[in-house]
Amino acid sequence: MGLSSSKLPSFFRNKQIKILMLGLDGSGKTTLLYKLMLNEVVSTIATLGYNVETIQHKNLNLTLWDLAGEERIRALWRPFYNKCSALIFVVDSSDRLRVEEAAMELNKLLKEEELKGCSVLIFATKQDCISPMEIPELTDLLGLHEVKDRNWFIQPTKTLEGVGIYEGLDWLSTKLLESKKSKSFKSKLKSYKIHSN
Ligand SMILES: Nc1nc2c(ncn2[C@@H]2O[C@H](COP(=O)(O)OP(=O)(O)OP(=O)(O)O)[C@@H](O)[C@H]2O)c(=O)[nH]1
Ligand SMILES: [Mg+2]
Repeated sequence: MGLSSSKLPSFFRNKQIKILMLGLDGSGKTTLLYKLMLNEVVSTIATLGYNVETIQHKNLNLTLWDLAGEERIRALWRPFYNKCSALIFVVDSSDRLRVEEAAMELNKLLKEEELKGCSVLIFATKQDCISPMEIPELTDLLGLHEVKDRNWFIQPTKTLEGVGIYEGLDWLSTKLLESKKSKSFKSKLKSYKIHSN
């Protein structure tokens, strides 16, 4: 189903696309990263710094930066925002007590100048747990209906079983391709205008 690499715009071949994976501690970022990378459920401990891995999806080289979510470490996220093309925000669907905190963090990220224009994929993990929050409820609680300045998509996942992960990545890859094609078109148009003046 994927695009063959010869059909990709030239600047996409071999290009590393930086994607940040953010969310509260324990939401499931590292589990998701290694499920994608190795197709295995690894046993995790709380991340202290970050993990970074590159995967290929739809012929795109996606470099995934999984940053530690613990509260005192969240202040250190900002230096990673530079040249970020998209965000993956991970929220634990089984944790009603912390969904407000997750919404606050997501809201802060959406106000960051360096992240303006980044599409946001929200992975609602732990859908296999007992009575998880469903997607319409999570969409409300995270305030997603108010997000009008970028593309966003919320994808339910059962990471341990590998359910939902690739559907989310498919959406993100499509948005990355659309945004790069439109940037390339705008820059070609600009250079055409300069040369024709
Ligand atoms: N049942 C269930 N457990 C999950 C799922 N995803 C992750 N977990 C578990 O949640 C726990 C925390 O996962 P991590 O991936 O370490 O969380 P994290 O977001 O990287 O946490 P920090 O590194 O502290 O920021 C682990 O015990 C995982 O096995 C899921 O979809 N379902
Ligand atoms: Mg982690």
